[in-house]
Amino acid sequence: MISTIFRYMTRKGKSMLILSIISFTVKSLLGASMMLVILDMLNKIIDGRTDNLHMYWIALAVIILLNGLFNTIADLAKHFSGFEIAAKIRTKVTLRLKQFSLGFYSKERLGEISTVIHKDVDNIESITAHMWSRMFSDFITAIIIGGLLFAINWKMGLAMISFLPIGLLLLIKGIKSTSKLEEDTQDNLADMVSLFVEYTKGIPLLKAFNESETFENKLKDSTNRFGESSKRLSKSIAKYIGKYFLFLELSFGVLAIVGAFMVFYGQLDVSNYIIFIIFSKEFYKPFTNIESHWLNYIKVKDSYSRVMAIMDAKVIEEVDQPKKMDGFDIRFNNVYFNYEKDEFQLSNVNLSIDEGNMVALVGPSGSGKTTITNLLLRFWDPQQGEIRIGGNDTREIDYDELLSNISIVMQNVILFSDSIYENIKVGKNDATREEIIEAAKKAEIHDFIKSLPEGYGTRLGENGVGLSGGQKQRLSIARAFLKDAPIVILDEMTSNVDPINERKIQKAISNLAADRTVIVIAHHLKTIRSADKIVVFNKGKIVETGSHDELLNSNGLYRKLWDAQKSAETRNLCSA
Ligand SMILES: Nc1ncnc2c1ncn2[C@@H]1O[C@H](COP(=O)(O)OP(=O)(O)OP(=O)(O)O)[C@@H](O)[C@H]1O
Repeated sequence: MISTIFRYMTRKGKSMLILSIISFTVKSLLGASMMLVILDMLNKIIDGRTDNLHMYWIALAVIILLNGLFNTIADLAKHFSGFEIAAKIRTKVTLRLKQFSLGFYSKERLGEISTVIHKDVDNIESITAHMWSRMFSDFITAIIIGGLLFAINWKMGLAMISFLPIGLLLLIKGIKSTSKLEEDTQDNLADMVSLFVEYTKGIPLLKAFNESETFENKLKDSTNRFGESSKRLSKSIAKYIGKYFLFLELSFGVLAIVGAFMVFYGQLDVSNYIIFIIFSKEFYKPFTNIESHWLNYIKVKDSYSRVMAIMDAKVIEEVDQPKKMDGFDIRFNNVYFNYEKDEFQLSNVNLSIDEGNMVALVGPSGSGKTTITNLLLRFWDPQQGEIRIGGNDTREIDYDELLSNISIVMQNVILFSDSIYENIKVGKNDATREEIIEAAKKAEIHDFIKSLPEGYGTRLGENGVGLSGGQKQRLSIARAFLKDAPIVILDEMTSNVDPINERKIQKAISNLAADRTVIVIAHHLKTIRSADKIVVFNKGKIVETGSHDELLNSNGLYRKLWDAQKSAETRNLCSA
């Protein structure tokens, strides 16, 4: 973990971390040398030699000044290295996110990504900045001081570390045996957090169905589970840490007793005995701080593995020599595909869409219509077969270029809590006001926007709260006009909208479809009667292809779907 994080640091960040470790080490050694100066001064005073005492004052003043100086340098350098690593990891994660296919973004992953950006990077930053510099400098200081103490008297040195190896072995055992408890605690925490998020999102629904209590009970159970596993983990850590400290104290006890005997038998003079007693504390410091290092390690280990899961996940591979897109006819050749965790299989799909044509994909729910568009956008790649646009395999086209040539009008329009103007501008970052208004006019939404008191400046709530489904879709069509891509994927709305909205949407869509290659995922068959080609899917296979009239005459699945929709409409009219 340390070496990976170190690899992610810029050269400046690494130098700053090393500078902070060196400065903290110098500061600790200065502290130790101050003790030596004081001891020497005391020896002199006890011996009655009080001449040149001012040299000690000067030495102490210099040490104090240097101490302050190195403390400041160490502090600044550690913060700098922490900010560096946080900024570097955040940038790397963000750049990486762009390279993933949509298959990566499952519901759980989205929660995980926001935890990584918000919490995990902060954890790694604070560990790098605050723990590592101290931890490394403490250990370096301990090695230097330990070496000096061994040089003064090796027997006392051995006494100082007498029980330390047993303590350390016990600690290692503790770290190993608590790792399962750590995992449980982290899993329970993750469950609890996602339940809370689900709860807050679903409050209106839960209230409507009078289900709040059931969910609250689930939350209570989850909170209790987390509390219990945290307690078990803390108990286990406390057990091992308690024993570990006992062995550390025993080492010090042995040092004090052995030293006293050696002084008694004249093998050690008193001042060296005092040096051992005082400086052994400095030597033990990194070992006594191990408890907080362990707890920090637990905290950062999980954060680190989440960051690494993103860094190591498979991305859409960049092509060395990407092909240019100069034609926009689409061909699916012998395509087979299945989602990782689903039985659904798209089998042997052969589909051709000529440039400038409108093709409608129809079929029962779950038959694979959306999957076709997911593959075209390379949100996933097929396991077998190929998809070509303008004669080029989509995998050989630069991904940014591929996406810039396709507009998507989804039925679940994603809108941001921002003005209507900014929401349309998503279609083209550098669009002028005139272009935005023009796009809104073509999408048949301009008049509605103008009728609002704040016009284009009207702020939308999260996901377009305040707009009807039809208005949201027209806003999304405006984005597509602005983007002006030659290929358009249109996911028709499943819910019925009022006739005026319906007419406006149809007009906006036929404006958009002119001179473009359009794939419509159709739910209302009457809207796609004029499509150049209708492709009927069933259970992941193409079962029929043709024009509306051809398909009606062939009396297949399309005819069944058509008749079913017709009779549903008649029923609705009668009941109205
Ligand atoms: N991200 C995914 N991961 C796993 N399975 C998925 C995923 N997306 C879709 N599926 C499954 O693939 C199958 C085909 O789904 P698809 O969305 O392509 O159907 P569809 O014809 O567009 O349906 P609908 O008309 O209801 O939108 C379904 O069984 C669905 O559960």
